[in-house]
Amino acid sequence: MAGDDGSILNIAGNRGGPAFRRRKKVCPREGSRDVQSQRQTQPIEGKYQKQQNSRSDHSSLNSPNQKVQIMKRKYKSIEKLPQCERLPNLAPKKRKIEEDPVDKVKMKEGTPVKTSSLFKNNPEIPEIPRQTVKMVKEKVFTTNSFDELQLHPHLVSTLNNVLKLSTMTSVQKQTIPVLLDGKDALVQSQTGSGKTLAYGVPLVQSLQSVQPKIQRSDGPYAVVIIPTRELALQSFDTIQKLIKPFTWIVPGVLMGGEKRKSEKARLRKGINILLSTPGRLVDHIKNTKNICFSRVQWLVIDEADRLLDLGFEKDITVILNALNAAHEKRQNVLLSATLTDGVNRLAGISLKEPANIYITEPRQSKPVFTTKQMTAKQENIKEDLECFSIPEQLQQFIVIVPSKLRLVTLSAFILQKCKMEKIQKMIVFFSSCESVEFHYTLFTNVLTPYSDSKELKHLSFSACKMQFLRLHGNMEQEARKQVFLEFSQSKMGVLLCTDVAARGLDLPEVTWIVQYSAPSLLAEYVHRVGRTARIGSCGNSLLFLTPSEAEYANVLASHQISVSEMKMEGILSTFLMDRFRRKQSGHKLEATILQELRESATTLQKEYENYVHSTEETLLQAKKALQSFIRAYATYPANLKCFFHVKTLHLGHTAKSFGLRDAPQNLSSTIMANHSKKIFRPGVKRSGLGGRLCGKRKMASLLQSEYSNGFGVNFYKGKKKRNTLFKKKP
Ligand SMILES: Nc1ncnc2c1ncn2[C@@H]1O[C@H](COP(=O)(O)OP(=O)(O)OP(=O)(O)O)[C@@H](O)[C@H]1O
Repeated sequence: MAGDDGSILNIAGNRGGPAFRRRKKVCPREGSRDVQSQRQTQPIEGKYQKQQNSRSDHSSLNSPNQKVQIMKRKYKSIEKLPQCERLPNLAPKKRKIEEDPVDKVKMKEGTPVKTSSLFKNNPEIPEIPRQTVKMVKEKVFTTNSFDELQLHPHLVSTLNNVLKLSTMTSVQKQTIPVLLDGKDALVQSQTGSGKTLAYGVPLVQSLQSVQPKIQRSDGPYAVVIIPTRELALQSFDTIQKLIKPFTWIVPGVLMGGEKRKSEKARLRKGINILLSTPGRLVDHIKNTKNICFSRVQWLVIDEADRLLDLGFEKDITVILNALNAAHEKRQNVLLSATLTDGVNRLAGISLKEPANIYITEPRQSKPVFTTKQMTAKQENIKEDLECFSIPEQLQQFIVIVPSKLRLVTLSAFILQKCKMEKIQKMIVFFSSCESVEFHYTLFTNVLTPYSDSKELKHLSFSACKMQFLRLHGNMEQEARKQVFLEFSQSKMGVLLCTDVAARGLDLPEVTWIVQYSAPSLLAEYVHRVGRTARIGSCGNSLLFLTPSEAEYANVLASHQISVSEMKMEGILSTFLMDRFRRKQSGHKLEATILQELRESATTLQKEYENYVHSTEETLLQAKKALQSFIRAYATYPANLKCFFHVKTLHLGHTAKSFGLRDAPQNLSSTIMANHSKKIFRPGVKRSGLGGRLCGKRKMASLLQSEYSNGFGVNFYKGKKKRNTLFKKKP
């Protein structure tokens, strides 16, 4: 396999020479200790040992020598390549991973399990120069109260007494008067700055004053388009509270995942403020006779950047056309945390002489690139040098972790924050639904019991149970709703999710955002970290990068996003917290401490591997998660491929981070076969299609509706090739 133990593995390892020499100074007998530590930890394997075995992808060969020769030949051709992280043998083969017969052959009872060392043959962790970055600033709060506006007294008392708000945020102070004046507006303000009320307050103020009074049967007076179901529910909740004193106005929400029939019935009865995800609204426009827009006075397009990233431009066009056909005169508002070309173009077609409300200070300094290597890469990313406003009170970190160590490092981080520092609420972002499911199963079955086990008895972990939740687009709507509510209301816990939770969701008191996979767009980074440090409170974020991705930190800096580096060893030291604390006063980690740390990390990794290999089902789940991870990795946009290229992934090392002892056979061929297909990533433009978002239908079956809005895979089947309004301007 493309792993790293035994003679086979040293072939790959030779390429990383200096790094390992340097590391060996810290722990002189690394190799021998590793073997020893594996022997020492052998007994714990009994826990999941239903089918333990000696696993090698070349078990069909006659002798070990033969295997080595074959592997040497195989590696010869790629030996000259610079990185030691590489996908071996990507020649397409047609077999699916589920049918891998080798796994079955290898399952022999009682043979000791041989796995590669976690700490050997990893690529060097590069130094990231600390850059001084001047963050884009945005003042969140003002001292102005809602009483200063000419609002209905009941509306003011609802704001003060029900929502417990007295002063306005900056975006509210600037937007509400403009909208009360009847103007259109394009509003840009950072995440968690109170944009929902910035349009909600003037909307309710305006509708409550309509004479004669609005009647339910009049149908919609306001249409609010929102990208995701959770966000639709959240905004609906806010509007419902605001509208409470004005009982004659009826708000309602339409979204994917709900029964169409009952929605039709509600539409027939009448909804005056209609909040909807775009796909579902288009569905009703086309199929529901009794939806009438002739009285619509307001159109709000919330999270406009997200709507475009998800490829909803065609749906928005359909909605705009339907509204214009029924009644042209209305007030339009477009809100976004980031201002992209797409958002400006959407503003161009949906707003009339709008007031531009930008809360973020304009960019002040030029992009910073320091390392030599950046010169070439700079070329690739210069097209997209917009700056983002990130809450000042958000502390951002990166950690550089070799692929093999990702899983244990993430686990150590979760243990550190959620077991040792008690009240912590964390969101961990993964790149696919399968990855979320896999890690959820793994953590609930291994990490939770492990954190309470005698293995970690010496640690001063708190008695509280770690609670894991998961949220992704493959879940049923009802389950999604429940998880959203549960996590919103809980004081602590870890939510594992895809980007379905990245934007707009107001999940209170989140203390840590972990990006286990880097986002494909910088705007996505901003939205993910925007789930913490909301509305003036503090928060932290951590981005995992592998050594080959490390220079992505410079890209963040060039967009005035300031990150500090956290050391992997520091995170792993969680495993020895008590002992480590005592030694902390010294200048260096002593070799013995470092060795203990490695042994503890190896123990946990083995627990994971034993669990993964305990049944066919868990093994398959891990393989699917690995496969979907690599597929998602293959879809980074061209301008980021210099940091995230699928060919720089070492399959064996990456497999290890999914608890797999070996790289699954035929996985690479399956991936490469699929790689040639178009895969959707939000906001990623593909060549040959006029720069528009594409591949959505294929993505639906490949990444399985990670960003689904409730229509499921079949929804896209009948759709024709899209035309788009937002063709890239020459
Ligand atoms: N004037 C205010 N004072 C204090 N808190 C407020 C105020 N206005 C809104 N909030 C609270 O701030 C939080 C974030 O608001 P909201 O979700 O509208 O932000 P947002 O700008 O839309 O964020 P995102 O861009 O991430 O969607 C909510 O919990 C809301 O109750």
